[in-house]
Amino acid sequence: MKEKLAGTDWAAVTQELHEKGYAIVPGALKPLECTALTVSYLDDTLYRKTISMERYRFGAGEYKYFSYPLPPLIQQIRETVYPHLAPVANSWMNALGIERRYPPSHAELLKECNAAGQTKPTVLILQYGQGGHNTLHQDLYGDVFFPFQLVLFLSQPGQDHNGGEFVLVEQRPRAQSRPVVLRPAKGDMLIFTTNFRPVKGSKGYYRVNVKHGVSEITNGHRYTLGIIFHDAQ
Ligand SMILES: O=C(O)CCC(=O)C(=O)O
Ligand SMILES: [Fe+2]
Repeated sequence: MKEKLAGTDWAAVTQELHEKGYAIVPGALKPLECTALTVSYLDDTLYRKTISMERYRFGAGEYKYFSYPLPPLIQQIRETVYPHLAPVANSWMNALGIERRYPPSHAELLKECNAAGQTKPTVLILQYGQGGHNTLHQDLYGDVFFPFQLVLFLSQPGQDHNGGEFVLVEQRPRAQSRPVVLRPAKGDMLIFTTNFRPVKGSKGYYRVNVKHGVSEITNGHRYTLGIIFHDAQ
């Protein structure tokens, strides 16, 4: 994972984020790393809370929030990816005329979260079986939020499961919403907008709200690792 992230063309990723609000880093995790994470779903010493998605009407499936300290692989991804995204986040806030600026390191972002009373880890692992899905949502856990998050795909579509596409919906002002459907491979890392992104119009940039979700898993099992950079209240 480390070598893969160090070898990533972050300038190209930055350009894609500006153009589309999301980018895929193919093969960020090795198949064995995906398997180890999937197996660790059952190790309840790693998690602070288990959520049944049906119970909260979030969809169908289950997810678990990790406790601190995070497993080293996950901690490294959070720390390594964040500094590449903070400058993009800052230029977005600038384009939209919002004063908020994000610090250069993830440790400093967590200090800001803690000062606002957000101290619980938000990293989660999700598991869906046949009929599973995730309704459109945004992962905001308090006033402090970082405008990008990651999903690492731990299962292979067409092999481990069918269906279960990753869906982004862009809500444009005074226009109908625009869907984007993605089918990343096992090991891929998706970077996408958590809350809103700037889109250039004739009178400067305007704000487009982005939600994400997962379409129905028609058969098999689908696992994902969600890395959110801000902490929760
Ligand atoms: O399972 C997925 O692809 C989506 C997970 C998700 O909503 C998240 O990580 O925030
Ligand atoms: Fe989410």
